[in-house]
Amino acid sequence: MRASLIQIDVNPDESINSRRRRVGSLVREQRGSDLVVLPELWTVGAFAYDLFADEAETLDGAREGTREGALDGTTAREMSEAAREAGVWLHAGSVPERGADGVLYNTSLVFSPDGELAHSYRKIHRFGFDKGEAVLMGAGSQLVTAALPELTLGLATCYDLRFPELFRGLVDAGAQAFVIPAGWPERRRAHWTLLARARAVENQAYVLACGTGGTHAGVEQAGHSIAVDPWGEVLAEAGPGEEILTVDLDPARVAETREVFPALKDRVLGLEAPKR
Ligand SMILES: NC(=O)CCC(=O)C(=O)O
Repeated sequence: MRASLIQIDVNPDESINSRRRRVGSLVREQRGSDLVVLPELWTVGAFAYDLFADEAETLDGAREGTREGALDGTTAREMSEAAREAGVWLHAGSVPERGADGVLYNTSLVFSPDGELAHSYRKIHRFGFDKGEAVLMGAGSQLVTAALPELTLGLATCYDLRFPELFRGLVDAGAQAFVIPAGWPERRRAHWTLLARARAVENQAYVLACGTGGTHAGVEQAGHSIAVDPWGEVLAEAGPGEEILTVDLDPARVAETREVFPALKDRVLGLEAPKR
């Protein structure tokens, strides 16, 4: 199974419409890949908090499975078309979503090769502590897996990477590969690559972590999108700027790793708290 990670430069000197068109073309050029992955909040930039509300999209029609006018959001509509025209599974990164409850969410979208919104995932761990995304957006509460014909994906977004229990939950739900769109800052790049490899090793799963380049809202982005195999080997790693990584994934490699080194079977759950 071939996967392409499109690391996008997100700079304020390019309009959102122009970036959307440009990214649509890049997705269409990936015909021949099985899966294409985009970063977190690549239309606005993950740190451009003042754009979240204005650029928010609604997806509820799509969630309810209505076909007519189901994809209200511009990005969602354009990515649906790009997936269909390229004939690929498209993890379109995330968009600012306005839910039916009026709350904003950081929502990842997965389109099937016929352009249908097959899965969506609302980011569970919001970044910013007492500001930014953490106060502007609501938190998701639902783990999401996406069963592709070759491999089952577990979905996570950026800051989620720091929370290993989320990934264990995805493994328990059958995930063999984690897809992690991100807008990770250069300042903490060492954490990004370390944690991506750690999540692969501890869960014996592929990690496809796709970030942004450029600088937006004054935050320099790390780039360095990375694909890691279930043994923790780096299959490909990008530089700081716009770049496409293409890697081949083999479901048998997940099964083989879990069989020859069956550490996941040695998990001990429900440990007792220390005695006081
Ligand atoms: N957009 C994010 O979730 C940023 C996460 C981050 O900067 C970090 O975990 O460090």
